[in-house]
Amino acid sequence: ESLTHWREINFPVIGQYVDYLVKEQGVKNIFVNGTTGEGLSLSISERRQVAEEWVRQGKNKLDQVVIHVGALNLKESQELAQHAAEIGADGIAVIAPFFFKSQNKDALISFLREVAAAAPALPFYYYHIPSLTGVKIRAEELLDGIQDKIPSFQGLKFSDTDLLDFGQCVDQNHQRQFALLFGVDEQLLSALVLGATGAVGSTYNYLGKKTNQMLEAFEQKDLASALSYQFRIQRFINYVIKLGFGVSQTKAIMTLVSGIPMGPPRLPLQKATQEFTANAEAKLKSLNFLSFPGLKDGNMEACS
Ligand SMILES: CC(=O)N[C@@H]([C@@H](O)[C@H](O)[C@H](O)CO)[C@@H](O)CC(=O)C(=O)O
Repeated sequence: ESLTHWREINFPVIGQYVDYLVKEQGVKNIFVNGTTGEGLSLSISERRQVAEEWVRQGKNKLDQVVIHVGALNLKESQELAQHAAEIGADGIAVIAPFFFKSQNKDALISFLREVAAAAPALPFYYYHIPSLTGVKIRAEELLDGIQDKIPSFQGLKFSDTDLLDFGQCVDQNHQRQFALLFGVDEQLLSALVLGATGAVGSTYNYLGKKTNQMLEAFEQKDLASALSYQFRIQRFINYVIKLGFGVSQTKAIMTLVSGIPMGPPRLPLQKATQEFTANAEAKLKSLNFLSFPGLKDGNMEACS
């Protein structure tokens, strides 16, 4: 495949994938056009079409479809927010702009407020992912008083390993009015102990049922079992991280496990190597992660 090839989006795959996630992975909440879905590598028109297809296919099958509408310019972000409302999405999420970066909390909130105002009836989530945006404003600071500025504020998608920051978000959420969704899959159990209300992550696309087992054990206060599930998940993630793990590799694993072709990533990302996929497959097999016993659904979102 040539490096300049611009792969078109394979829309029929979305319907197939909805069924797969619900039936095979026990995942009923979807976070669309985020990191895993390469939302920032799509044109605005493509982002609109992808969102429409997820909402259309998810109707009566999924509990929630949340659309990431963050962009480098406010106008496009507002357009996408408005569009999400028009098509009947269940919520919107926004990352911090990452070329010209907000220098402080107030500047960032001003940007987020303008986006939220374009779809005032939709629950609004701030997508905190400092490793990719480079915006390191702490989430606990941002949360403080945010509802006065953004009335539709619903919560955080917290994709960072700073558990002090996350814990302090939970601590100030006294009335439990916000959803605090954790996004570092290998640390989910620690975040649950601190009070995470849900999880959003890339590995739930193929380890959804395994993670549901951990959630169930945690709910039943069986910490020893929960820990054993978390360690098994960690063994896989730790292994692939050492091989070089990112969105491209996630796509290869999603294809491998689901049998649904996810296609290669877009430039500047490059396709995972066959060697990576073979090694990942062997590891999944050795951990017995390629079989799916029937289990209940959990409060998790896969990212697409
Ligand atoms: C940086 C990154 O991609 N983080 C992932 C995690 O699920 C991550 O892949 C996983 O914890 C393995 O490290 C998610 O937080 C991203 C995500 O939710 C998304 O696709 O928007």
